[in-house]
Amino acid sequence: MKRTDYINWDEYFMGIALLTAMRSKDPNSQVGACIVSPENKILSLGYNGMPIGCSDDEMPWEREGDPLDTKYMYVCHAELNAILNSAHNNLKGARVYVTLFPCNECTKAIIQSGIAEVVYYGDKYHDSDSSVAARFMFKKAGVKLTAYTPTGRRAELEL
Ligand SMILES: O=c1ccn([C@H]2C[C@H](O)[C@@H](COP(=O)(O)O)O2)c(=O)[nH]1
Ligand SMILES: [Zn+2]
Repeated sequence: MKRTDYINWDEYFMGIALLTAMRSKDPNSQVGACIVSPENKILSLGYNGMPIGCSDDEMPWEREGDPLDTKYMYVCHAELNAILNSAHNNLKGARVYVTLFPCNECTKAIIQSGIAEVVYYGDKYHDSDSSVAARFMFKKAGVKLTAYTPTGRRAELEL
């Protein structure tokens, strides 16, 4: 008889997004994105990090100060990285699992790529202008928003 306590698709893909986020060097917010086809095949992954050639050790990770000395000018967001990493895949009708609700800039990229659903875990910037604009665009574009409901299942990995 088959096992019955296997993880479901949502746990699997959000779990992979959470694991992917662990690659981020951002000291404050580690974000992961996992793009999945309608057939539940993983099309791409991404996390927030500095652009290729911009050393993680030489770029700023500060949140405040002179804008040119903060991470915000430079860091490439998880969703954008996942979309750019999927250059050879058609993302029409895909779902993206993200550990943090997308900002307005990632929202534009998600919409333009044809992704049809965003499943998000955290939403800590819900009331920011960026999140308000993101929700406005998703609604206009007909992209489905689904808040991930944690199941409480814990995954332990010995690495
Ligand atoms: O859509 C998004 C929004 C943000 N991120 C990344 C960009 C930054 O590295 C962090 C946010 O840092 P805070 O210190 O929480 O302001 O998250 C992203 O990947 N995708
Ligand atoms: Zn973003």
